[in-house]
Amino acid sequence: MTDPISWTEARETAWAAGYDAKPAPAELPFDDAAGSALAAPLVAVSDLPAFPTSAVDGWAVAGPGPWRIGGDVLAGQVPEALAAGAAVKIATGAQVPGGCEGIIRLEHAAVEDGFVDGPSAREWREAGEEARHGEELLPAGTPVTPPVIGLAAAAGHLTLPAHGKPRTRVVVFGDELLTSGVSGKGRIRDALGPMVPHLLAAAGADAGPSIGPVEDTLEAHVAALRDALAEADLVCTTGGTMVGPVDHLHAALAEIGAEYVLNTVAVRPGFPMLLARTGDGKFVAGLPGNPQSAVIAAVTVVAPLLAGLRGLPLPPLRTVELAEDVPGRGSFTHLALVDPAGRRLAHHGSAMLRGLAGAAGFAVIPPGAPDGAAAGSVVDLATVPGVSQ
Ligand SMILES: Nc1nc2c(c(=O)[nH]1)N[C@H]1C(S)=C(S)[C@@H](COP(=O)(O)OP(=O)(O)OC[C@H]3O[C@@H](n4cnc5c(N)ncnc54)[C@H](O)[C@@H]3O)O[C@H]1N2
Ligand code: MOO
Repeated sequence: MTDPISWTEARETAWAAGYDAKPAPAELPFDDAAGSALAAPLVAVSDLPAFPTSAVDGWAVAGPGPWRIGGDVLAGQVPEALAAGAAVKIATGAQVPGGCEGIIRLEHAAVEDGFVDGPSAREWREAGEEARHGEELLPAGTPVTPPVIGLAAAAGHLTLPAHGKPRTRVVVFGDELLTSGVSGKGRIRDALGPMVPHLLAAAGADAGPSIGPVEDTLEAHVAALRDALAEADLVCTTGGTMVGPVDHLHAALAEIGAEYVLNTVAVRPGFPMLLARTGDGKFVAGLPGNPQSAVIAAVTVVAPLLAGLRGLPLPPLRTVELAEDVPGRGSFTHLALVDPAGRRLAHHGSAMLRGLAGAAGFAVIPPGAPDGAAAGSVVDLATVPGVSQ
């Protein structure tokens, strides 16, 4: 086994591997572009608004009042120009007629004998007020968030130039695993098959359902890896990262000709995680079998890799103020479960999920701090994809 690389270097290495391998940008439907970054500036293909637009329900008027009522303008219609002394009823969002000099809000209008009167004002949005046709709205590199998709649609687009969603599959190893029923008699429920696809989807991937549990033989591992790689850009395996009697992952990777991008990380928990690349440029992330360690591998390696593949920067770390002392792990980074107030959680063993399920994320206690980090200190917080407390 090679020397483990530092946790910080593992994040950066996985991100850079993804960024170097990101697919060429393409014009993608919004659903596929969501979660990527704009590969070119977003430009308005019309004025915004494209025409003067009423901001209120009211009466559009021209010339001096009171005004003779002459019909309705609803949203979606192109109105005729108003003559002086005329009024038309206008809906919010409707095109303001030419010649209009003011709009009286419905609640301020007095209507009598076919005439309307009341205080009028320029209660409309001018054409081009938000953007001019051809104007750059957002620079290349902007993350494609839901508001960006809304703006793109409003500005006249049907697609966005972006890096497509990586297709991912999860392959679960372990003869001890049950996919239904309760644990007992040496068998336990598979916690990772149901969980990891949601982590991947939250990190921006197109995540198919999990495959497995795969039989604990080298042949079955190789076949499952090959099948999953045939339909995915990234395969996440769970379990089998160590060198136990039925841990076949490393041998299976050698068999398919994959090479390590990184193999083991100086972090506790999660040490035996790995990332490998196949000859045709696809990735295999090996998540350790202990469930919390698997999540740490997803946070450390998989989320940065996916960000890179989508043209996004390395996922930023947040910070948290520790409410209590947290020990270090010698020359390894310690990822310690904390709640939003910086308190450590009970049930934080690497085989457990109970603490993690209530956590804000992992406080990052750097290596080489013999006493760890003291209460009151502010440290990095690594968050889990899909968790936002
Ligand atoms: N001699 C050593 N043994 C172990 C070491 C070590 O340094 N020396 N490291 C431990 C650490 S740290 C971890 S993490 C695990 C990693 O093991 P594997 O990735 O090979 O995983 P397995 O052996 O297959 O399983 C470990 C553990 O996790 C349970 N498991 C596996 N898959 C699932 C799943 N889908 N859902 C729920 N639980 C799962 C499995 O039953 C085992 O209990 O190795 C340590 N050993
Ligand atoms: O990583 Mo094992 O990653 O400590 O449970």
